[in-house]
Amino acid sequence: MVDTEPSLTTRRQDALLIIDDDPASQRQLSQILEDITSVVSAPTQSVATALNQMLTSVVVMGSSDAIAINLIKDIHSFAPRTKILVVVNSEKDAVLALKAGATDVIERPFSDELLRMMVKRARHTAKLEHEVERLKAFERQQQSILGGSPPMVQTLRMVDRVANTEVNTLIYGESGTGKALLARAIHDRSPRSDRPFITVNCASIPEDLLDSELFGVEKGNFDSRQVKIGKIEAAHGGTLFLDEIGDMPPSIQAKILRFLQERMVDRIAGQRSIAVDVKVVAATHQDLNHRSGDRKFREDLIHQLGEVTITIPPLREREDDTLLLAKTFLLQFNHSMNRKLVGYTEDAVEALMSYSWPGNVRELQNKVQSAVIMADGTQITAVDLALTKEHRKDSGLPLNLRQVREEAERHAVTRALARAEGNMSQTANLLGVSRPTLYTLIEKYSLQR
Ligand SMILES: Nc1ncnc2c1ncn2[C@@H]1O[C@H](COP(=O)(O)OP(=O)(O)OP(=O)(O)O)[C@@H](O)[C@H]1O
Repeated sequence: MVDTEPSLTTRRQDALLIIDDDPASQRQLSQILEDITSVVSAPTQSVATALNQMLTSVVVMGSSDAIAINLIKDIHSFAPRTKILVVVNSEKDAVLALKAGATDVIERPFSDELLRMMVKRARHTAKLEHEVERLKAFERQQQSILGGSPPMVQTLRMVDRVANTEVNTLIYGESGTGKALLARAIHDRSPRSDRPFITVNCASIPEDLLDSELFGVEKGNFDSRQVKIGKIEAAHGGTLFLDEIGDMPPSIQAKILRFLQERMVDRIAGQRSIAVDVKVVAATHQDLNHRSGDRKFREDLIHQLGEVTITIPPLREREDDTLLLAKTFLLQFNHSMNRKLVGYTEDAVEALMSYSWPGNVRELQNKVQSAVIMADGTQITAVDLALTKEHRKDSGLPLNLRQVREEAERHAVTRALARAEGNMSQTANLLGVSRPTLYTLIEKYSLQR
């Protein structure tokens, strides 16, 4: 039986997909494999739809003709980790299938038991790869986003909450503040983490290409249809990250809005609408409300995308993070460049803290990288960092004397903590206060030790 409409159960569980245009062969394969797993069968022309609608780690192809061989590449471009087993009639076909990317082949006539064993092994490999991916994502999540300042802690709390819901999320932040990193973290911390995370940069793709890139295209006639799957479909089950959304052309804004409302994709020149399940995260450095006032961005799309909005504060507003990031980047570049620099001189810390970081974390990362290359001594100096005077942040000092005193106090404690590498006795000595007073100050300014 040809079953191109998988049930809800097969959409959630890992079902085996059998692709075969010959009903007798399809029946035979189903009967053999139904003993070990749930099976969905589809003819070659419905493969994209079937893959779109179900979770499948293993595909069995009942034929190795030219259409089947081409399909191997298509399946891998859509779902690269899928294991594909091909039933072949000759050694020559076996070579062609393996060259095209098949995981394994089995030659007719074959024993039922051998086919079952191959499918079990392929499923096992897929499961292990999936586990490795999950662990890598976990590792990325552990390492990637650094930040202990109160605004960043607040931001990370929102990431965790948003990750566990299906709401569309809009991330605002200046260039280099970590919007792409945050979008990835939302995916990695979500139940969708083992499914695709697909990024589309709306600013870097011309309007006509962006349309097909997002929605896909169908070409040719009924007998030989070529399908280019769009990024929205490719993100099925996972997360679609629309970066630089503020630059999305109005015609595409209208299509994206329709997609967000209906959750259906219409490929260009396609025959019908396809249901797609994606979590949408968008990011921009632009003020969308301002752009909507200028009629460059649809107001209804702002609301639709920003069911939750997260704003990442610029680095100049998170002084504590500057040193934490600078130290961590130093460790990372020490490691990757095989250097053994032990930290920052006091004038370097002063320079880091009094710079306004117009390029935010990306700029800090680049400055530390070049300082690690340039440094002659054992520590990085202000000269190694080469921060221009033009972007010193001194104009923003408050006038109110109590605020000025508090700001100076906070600044001094942060510097002393950095200089003493978090050692509390040394920090207290440097500041000329007792340890209990130091603890009070750390508490008062919510500082990281
Ligand atoms: N909190 C952070 N912890 C560690 N690394 C960070 C952090 N924030 C940003 N980075 C690093 O800074 C660089 C820039 O980050 P990212 O590309 O996410 O910024 P962005 O806001 O998307 O920038 P743009 O708007 O220019 O595309 C990346 O290398 C990223 O890994």
